[in-house]
Amino acid sequence: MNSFWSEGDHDTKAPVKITKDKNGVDLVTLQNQRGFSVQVSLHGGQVLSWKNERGEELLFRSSKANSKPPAAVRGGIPICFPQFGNRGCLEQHGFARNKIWEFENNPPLLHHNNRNDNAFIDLLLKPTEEDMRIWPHSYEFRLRVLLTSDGALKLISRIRNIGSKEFSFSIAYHTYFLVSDIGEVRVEGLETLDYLDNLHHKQRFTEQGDTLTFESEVDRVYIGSPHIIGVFDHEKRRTFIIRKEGLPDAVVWNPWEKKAKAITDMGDEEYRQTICVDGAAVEKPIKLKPGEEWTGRLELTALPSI
Ligand SMILES: O=P(O)(O)OC[C@H]1O[C@@H](O)[C@H](O)[C@@H](O)[C@@H]1O
Repeated sequence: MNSFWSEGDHDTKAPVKITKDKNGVDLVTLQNQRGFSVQVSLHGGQVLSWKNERGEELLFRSSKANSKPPAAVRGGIPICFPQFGNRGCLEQHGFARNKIWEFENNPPLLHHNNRNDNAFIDLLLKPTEEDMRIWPHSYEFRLRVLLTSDGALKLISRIRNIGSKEFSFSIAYHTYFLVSDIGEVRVEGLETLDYLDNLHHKQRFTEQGDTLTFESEVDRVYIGSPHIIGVFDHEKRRTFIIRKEGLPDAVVWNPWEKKAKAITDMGDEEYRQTICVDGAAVEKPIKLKPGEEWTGRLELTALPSI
């Protein structure tokens, strides 16, 4: 179990701990020398926690979250694949978040350019025969979850078509940022973009404001968003920077009061503590011919702001 890690400096191997949750599912904790940590579950390949050097949690997780498979945990970063939302005939957000992933000891070489990346885990999802009946495509979904020495969290997905016919998929890293209060948050980088509004039958609108603030339910897919998006939490004096590659869209979601009350695994007032901003490929599903592989990268950084 200790051969997943470390590249670069072998003398400063990052601590990695594998434990089991109360349902017997493996939980991996990555830690860096500065004390940042990330927790990933094999259930859904879902990041459940990301903490800074002071041990402060950066991701929201509902007090009512149900961690019993197959339901995905309400919070952290569930992965929506191969479908986003109800845009297809599969279950909401696809099945990947409900599956038990495996560890992968020796994944195909993955190049990334930051030599300071020092703790990571490689996970793999492959379809079972039963899965093939629901979505009849042969694929390998490799996920690397990586904590850099600076405390950034990286998620690198590689999806390969190992079958004999083309397929297409959508994907989103459904990131629940933990915020002081939704009224104190603004999102920058989406201004002037077109978005598909899930609250208006997925109709297309154009963002008018200079910056995005929140006063009611929001459920949008921003199309062709920039590679960098900022989530500013004025009260906490914290800024999340989202960097993405291969993920042209950005989903923004907050259920607000009425919908939060209807969500059984979310507290009535908890909508105030989170904003979902997801690096995603939704508007134009990604097509993979036999033998082709797609890579998508998400990098999250949390910085103190003035
Ligand atoms: O409750 P779920 O399946 O995790 O989905 C939460 C929300 O996820 C968002 O991304 C969707 O746009 C919303 O429509 C949906 O309600």
